[in-house]
Amino acid sequence: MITLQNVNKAYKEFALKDLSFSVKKGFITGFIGPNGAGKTTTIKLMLNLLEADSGSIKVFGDDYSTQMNKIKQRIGFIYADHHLYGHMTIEKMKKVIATFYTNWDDQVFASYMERLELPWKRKINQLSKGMGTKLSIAIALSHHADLIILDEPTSGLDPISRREILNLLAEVIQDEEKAIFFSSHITSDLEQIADYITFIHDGKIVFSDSKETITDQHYLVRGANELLDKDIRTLFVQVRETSVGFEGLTNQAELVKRLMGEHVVMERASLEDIMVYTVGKP
Ligand SMILES: Nc1ncnc2c1ncn2[C@@H]1O[C@H](COP(=O)(O)OP(=O)(O)OP(=O)(O)O)[C@@H](O)[C@H]1O
Repeated sequence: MITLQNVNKAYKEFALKDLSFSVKKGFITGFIGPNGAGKTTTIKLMLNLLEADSGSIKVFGDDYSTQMNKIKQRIGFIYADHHLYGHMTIEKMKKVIATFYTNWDDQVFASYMERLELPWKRKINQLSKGMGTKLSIAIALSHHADLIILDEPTSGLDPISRREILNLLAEVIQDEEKAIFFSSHITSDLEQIADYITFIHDGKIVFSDSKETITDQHYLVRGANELLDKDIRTLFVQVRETSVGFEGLTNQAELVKRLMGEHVVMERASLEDIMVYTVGKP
């Protein structure tokens, strides 16, 4: 659906370096990374809201440079900039946005309005944060887009609304014809519904793989400090040592099991563990 190859983008004090990954049809890909890792910048590049310094971004096999309109029609994304429409009611805003999309579907939009309990007559700048997010999602899903890109769709939402949004996304992906890419800090959300995970840290992709592969490879390992010689340390992404022993994250679970299985305790790492240990502040 979308493939980035060796994409670079530099700001004065930050750079995305050599990003390569793809978002697959029929699946939900979660995009995780700490604050300032480059998630929003990557998403802006994917939406052609920013131009890369080098590298290639292909969407549905096409380039923005020649097929901009065709591509944009097939992408649904969160409308982050509500300010433009702040003075309008949802009803009015819908009319404006509907004109952008040849496949806009009033019925689908109305059904999301009802399901998400959004008020047609309320002005955009009078919506709560949660309502604004839900409205963005309703818009993103109402023009039969094939690729849905969401930047932090669940942040700032209460647990009930978050679950509502996750269930909605899980339903949308059922038909296997679409792809969803969404960034989040809330790793438990991604653990729940993502099929693939792309992890970015300091402008670089740490990994981009299926959730099963990632959770099969990553284990938390606990044992006595004496076990940690120079070679063993290379098996760990990061190790935290205390007077009572060490805890480390490995991304080579099989090898660790084979070499030290009898002497250590191993448990599957959560996405949060993986993120915290990889960033280096366990
Ligand atoms: N227009 C810009 N000019 C210069 N630097 C920028 C610009 N936009 C973002 N940055 C910098 O790029 C880095 C990455 O920002 P980005 O918003 O992509 O991170 P993020 O992973 O989405 O973070 P968060 O989770 O906090 O939203 C940050 O250091 C930010 O200050």
